[in-house]
Amino acid sequence: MYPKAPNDDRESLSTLLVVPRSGRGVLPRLEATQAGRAGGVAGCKSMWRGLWTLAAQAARGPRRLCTRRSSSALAPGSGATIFALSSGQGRCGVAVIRTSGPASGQALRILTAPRDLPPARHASLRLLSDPRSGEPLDRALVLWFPGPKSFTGEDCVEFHVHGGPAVVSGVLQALGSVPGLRPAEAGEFTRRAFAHGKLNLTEVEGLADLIHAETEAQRRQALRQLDGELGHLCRGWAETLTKALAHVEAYIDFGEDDNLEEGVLEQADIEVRALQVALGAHLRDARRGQRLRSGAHVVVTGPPNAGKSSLVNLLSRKPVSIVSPEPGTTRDVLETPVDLAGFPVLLSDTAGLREGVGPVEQEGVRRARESCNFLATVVASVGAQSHSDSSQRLLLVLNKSDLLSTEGPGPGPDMPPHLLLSCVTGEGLDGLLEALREELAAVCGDPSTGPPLLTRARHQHHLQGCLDALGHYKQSKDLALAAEALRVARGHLTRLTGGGGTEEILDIIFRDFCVGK
Ligand SMILES: Nc1nc2c(c(=O)[nH]1)N(C=O)[C@@H](CNc1ccc(C(=O)N[C@@H](CCC(=O)O)C(=O)O)cc1)CN2
Repeated sequence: MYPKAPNDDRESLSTLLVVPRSGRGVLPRLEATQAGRAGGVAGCKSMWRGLWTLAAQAARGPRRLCTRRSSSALAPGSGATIFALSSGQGRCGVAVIRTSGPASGQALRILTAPRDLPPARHASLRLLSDPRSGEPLDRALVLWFPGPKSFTGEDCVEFHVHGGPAVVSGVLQALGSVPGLRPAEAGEFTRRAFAHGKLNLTEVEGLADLIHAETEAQRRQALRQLDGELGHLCRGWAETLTKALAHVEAYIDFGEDDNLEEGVLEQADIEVRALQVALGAHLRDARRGQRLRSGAHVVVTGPPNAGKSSLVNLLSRKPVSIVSPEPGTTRDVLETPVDLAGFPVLLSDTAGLREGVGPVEQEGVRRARESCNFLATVVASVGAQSHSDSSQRLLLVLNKSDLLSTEGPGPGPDMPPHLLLSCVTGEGLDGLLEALREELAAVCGDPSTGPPLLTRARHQHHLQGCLDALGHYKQSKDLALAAEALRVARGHLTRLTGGGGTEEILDIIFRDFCVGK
């Protein structure tokens, strides 16, 4: 609908540039807000860290909380039963403390003595006491999940306790005193779920993304991946390759045999070709899923007094920039993280004109100025824009539309597609947000529709590796080499979902998790 911007500089344009940005966490992290909300307790974080250390000490001697992970799927001491506060730090109504491992049932019995284990997977109200002193700690809901029907696949217990720091620390210390229990490391519950086959690697990544999701679009994408869509796709592709490989191997082994059906190799070729097309389509889209994780960059530029700062303030719903009728009020680039129509965006207000706006937009601005010179012309340039990512998209916005009734008629019929906006009355804002949503979906992908996106460079690497190997298959004159190429191709798909030789990847992925997850 909107023209793409060729690389050309011009003056008199206000632009919104939507570009991907590297790094995570466009919006301020929620932890900060929660800590702040917890009554502004000074040193709140250190208080919780202190509780944690106490629990660790109760588990027989202090431990390092951030130990380097071993390179196996399970962390060191994986036979142990782990426990952690899973509901996040800070005072809250209800806190969830959970355990995973063989001593979970015993821990529950000890803390709820003299009661027996409650019925599996049902919430039961129990008095929790410290086993060392008999001191009551809390009246809490407890849940008993005998393995393998649990999140981790092991015996698990959840204590839903009152969320006061003294209750939480009391229960953590009590658990630390139970033989066989130790505090969990970051991501250790999920790591166990992975090790016991409850989640594959793409699902683990989806879970990590879901915990970090700050906008609706990020949440949708993460949930789809956690639900296994990408993993399912890869498994289907791997099965196709297994079939193709079976055909080729059958031909190698029994090629001389008259009973072997004619055309098995042709069948393998057809399957490989279809797979090449599917992989190619996904690879072409690959960056969108990654951009959605890291966020886009919207840059507002334009001539002096076009209302750039007003627009930034309107979009961010807070006074980021100083607004003044005097031209040139904004002297530096001001950046603010915003949730724009569900997409994570870093919004920049710039002092001057932005370079790289093309002749189509310039012509639009010229015509707009000719037909109604009282409107402030803003070209909203929306699109992917990094050094290697040239698809920049633009939105032409005519600001100050509140002057239309008093100052004269609007732009003529030969104006290119544009949006009218008044930053003063807010009129046209919904239309602009919808247009931005469309453009951002083009840049970051729309996780509500279409096939699952590749959300990490790791996915792209393996799909490209698979595609390259399929290229070798096609070129192989020798059937043994062709079969080997298919095995390599399948290996990439297997590793994508976490099969075989992904230990070093696990370390990287689980670093993203917090304790208790
Ligand atoms: N209280 C609580 N809420 C939570 C979690 C949790 O662990 N505890 N979750 C934790 O992340 C998420 C939910 N995810 C979960 C995933 C699987 C199982 C589970 O018990 N799975 C069993 C049984 C499945 C079934 O009954 O259908 C299994 O897979 O065998 C539990 C929670 C979000 N909410």
